[in-house]
Amino acid sequence: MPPKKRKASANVAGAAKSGRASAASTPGPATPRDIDSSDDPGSPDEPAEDEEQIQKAVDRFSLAAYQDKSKRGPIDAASRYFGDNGKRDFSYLPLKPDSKSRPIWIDPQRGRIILENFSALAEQAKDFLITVAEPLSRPTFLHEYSLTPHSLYAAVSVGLQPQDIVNTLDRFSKTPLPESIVSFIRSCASSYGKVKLVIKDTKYFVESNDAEVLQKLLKDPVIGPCRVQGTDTVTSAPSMGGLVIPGTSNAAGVQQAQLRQGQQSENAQPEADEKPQPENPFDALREDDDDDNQEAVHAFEILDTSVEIVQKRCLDIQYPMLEEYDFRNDDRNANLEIDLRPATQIRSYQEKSLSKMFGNGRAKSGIIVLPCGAGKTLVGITAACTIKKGTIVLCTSTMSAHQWRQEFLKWSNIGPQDIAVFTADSKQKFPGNTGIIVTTYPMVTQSGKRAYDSQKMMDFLTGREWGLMLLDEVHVVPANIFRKVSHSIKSHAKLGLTATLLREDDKIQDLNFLIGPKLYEANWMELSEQGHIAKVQCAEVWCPMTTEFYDEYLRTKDRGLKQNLYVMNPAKIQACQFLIDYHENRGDKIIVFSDNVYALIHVAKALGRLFICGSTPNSERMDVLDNFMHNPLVKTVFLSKIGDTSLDLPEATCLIQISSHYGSRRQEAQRLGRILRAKRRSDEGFNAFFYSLVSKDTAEMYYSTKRQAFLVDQGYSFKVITQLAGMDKMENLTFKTPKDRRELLQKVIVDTEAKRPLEDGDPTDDLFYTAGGRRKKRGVRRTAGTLGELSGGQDMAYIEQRKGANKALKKKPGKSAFFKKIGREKQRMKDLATQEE
Ligand SMILES: Nc1ncnc2c1ncn2[C@@H]1O[C@H](COP(=O)(O)OP(=O)(O)OP(=O)(O)O)[C@@H](O)[C@H]1O
Repeated sequence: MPPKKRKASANVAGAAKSGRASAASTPGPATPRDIDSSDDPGSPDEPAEDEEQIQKAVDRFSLAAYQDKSKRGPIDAASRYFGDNGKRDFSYLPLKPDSKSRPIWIDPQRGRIILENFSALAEQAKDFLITVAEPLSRPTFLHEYSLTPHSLYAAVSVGLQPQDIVNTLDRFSKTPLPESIVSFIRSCASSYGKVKLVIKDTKYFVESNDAEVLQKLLKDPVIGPCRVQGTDTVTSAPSMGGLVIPGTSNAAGVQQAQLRQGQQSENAQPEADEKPQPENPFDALREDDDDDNQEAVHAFEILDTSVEIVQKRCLDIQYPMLEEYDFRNDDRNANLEIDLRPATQIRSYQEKSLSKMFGNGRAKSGIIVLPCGAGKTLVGITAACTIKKGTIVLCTSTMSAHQWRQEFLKWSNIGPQDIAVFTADSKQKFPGNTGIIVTTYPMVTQSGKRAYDSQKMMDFLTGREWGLMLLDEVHVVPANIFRKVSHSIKSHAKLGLTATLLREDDKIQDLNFLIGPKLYEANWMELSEQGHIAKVQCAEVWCPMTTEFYDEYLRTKDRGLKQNLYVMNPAKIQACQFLIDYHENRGDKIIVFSDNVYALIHVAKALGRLFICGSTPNSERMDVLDNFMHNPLVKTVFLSKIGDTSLDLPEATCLIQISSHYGSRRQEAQRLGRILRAKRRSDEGFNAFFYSLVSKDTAEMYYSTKRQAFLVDQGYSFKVITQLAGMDKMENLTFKTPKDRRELLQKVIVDTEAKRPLEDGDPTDDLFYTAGGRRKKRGVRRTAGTLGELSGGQDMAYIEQRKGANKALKKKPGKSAFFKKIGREKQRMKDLATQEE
């Protein structure tokens, strides 16, 4: 963070002399007026009193000026403490006179923004920053955001103009806005949002309210020929007026409910002429924006077959196309009878996320990021209730497809016959001319020959136009799957939902353009403070390796054995036993996670608890989970990684992780998500617990730190526990004697050499898969990549691929002649068999 130093205070003092430091020198909390007031030195409509001084300052903090050392502040003895050999020392930036009441610092080189979360204006600044920048880290006092081309693309997509962004940032900033930042925003945002892809009457139109931009596109050698001749139109843009998102305080049903309440309690009755005040300067900007929508809109039609070519070309020439659906003027597609049930009221953050989607009266495609258990399903359902057209929902597993259908029936008034599920076991359609289909990614992206009824169902899905496509858990699905989905199924608007948009393998950028920009990302800590998700105490328990195990760990070169040794460390098993005992006695229900199936089975058996892993039959899984939920005697269940997602156990209040997937931040977050929805979260003083057990002085410590990065950025802090008080006095503690530990060591060595199952060999990621031969033929699998990817060394959490990919990864790029021959031979045998049939 840029430190406040001598030079800065000199500026404040100087300004105070000129009578302009009132905000800085007046005690008491700042108000929004502090920022809006005309004595804002950065505001464009202020008196030009300090212009010269500011200009000088601006000159000094442009990137070029920074590189020109003569214009840079002196590097002093302390500068080297500010990173990169003093390059991150920004104390040369002059502070605005009232900088104390302004909440943000901006790094002129990298576009990083530091927010003082303790500032009186932090709430307003956060609302704005979440729209224009990517949140990187949001712990208690200081938040870090980054301005990126994608974040600016997202900002433009919700209706902000580059000048709005510059002005508002400047208002919040403690220093005048660096020129490098101003030009970055202008250059990124000026072309973004200019071009839209709109479907009208099932025809694709390229639309812009800037005729010059459209001319430029038409002259482009790639885009020009894609235009359908004689289709150019000029219309006026629709206004936001009249659009009400159901379930919000504006929705008619809710207003009536409030009125009824008001009649009962006079205090609760809102003033008839009371006008909602804009929450902050940013809101005021957005309100103004709505007026601008009345401009003329120019458009030309393109062929369906050229959509991707045009999309790609627009991206290449820096005019990414926003997808918008003017659903209120779509008379061609039948309206769906659907609304939220009168009692359903969406929460403020759900409303905020949806207002980003429907900000200008149309449905914008994009991604909404909410923590696990925060109610993404209801956000999707409300979007469907707003658009009221045919909807297709894509989920990661059969179980969640059925859950989605249940949730639709629970929260909305959709007729049960109008919502159907398309999975391997169910191929229903809706009887009317519109409705909802819930399906899974593998069902619609499967290649190869399909069964007759599946093919018929696919023809049904691809042969019609959908109003909305809801994409659940977008982070796990590779870009090529999305490409396939959006090619085969035509939908006007796409809404991606996820809790952890973690994917630094570049595929995240593909999502940005294949689905749309990130429209909203909620703050985990805020939601937990408000009681929407559980408060969690996180701890990392350091378990010293026992002497026998550590000797072997240091001696062996076998990575597999090393891993088994730190996972099966007897001290870790003892810690697990102690924690289970402690929390069971407190009345908690506990999930113990272990990726390592060998450890899962052995530890669960050693501690006499139930377990579920990939090879557990479906009926047994259901039994175990049923007992866990309803049987007071079953307080603990051991789960392999198949329980990371798709698992709704609101009874669980404590998690213990004994082995995990290397440095996977996403797995850590998903696992934490299992207790965020704890039923008891609203109880007074309730806390859920998340323990990660790591063997001290082993590679596991490194992975553990890496895994926690995402949660730490969300504001969680991990306490380190080096000793569990009272553990050594525990009766029946396992592996207490050296003899027991030596025996365990021998067993681990022998089993590792004999290659007993170490990882969960089951290919399914669906906890509720159908056991049997057919399972192998369908579905995506969660599988490992190269070792570097696995270790999280490339910041990759999981790759979700089709089954053959794992083998392919292990192979060298070119397939050897031998394997090619075997492949050909197999194919020949298959063909022969088919002919004989
Ligand atoms: N507005 C609301 N009012 C009441 N309950 C709600 C609301 N929104 C969500 N919930 C409840 O919160 C719980 C979690 O919702 P949901 O399953 O949609 O979470 P999620 O974000 O999809 O979680 P995950 O990422 O773990 O799948 C559900 O029990 C749901 O009924």
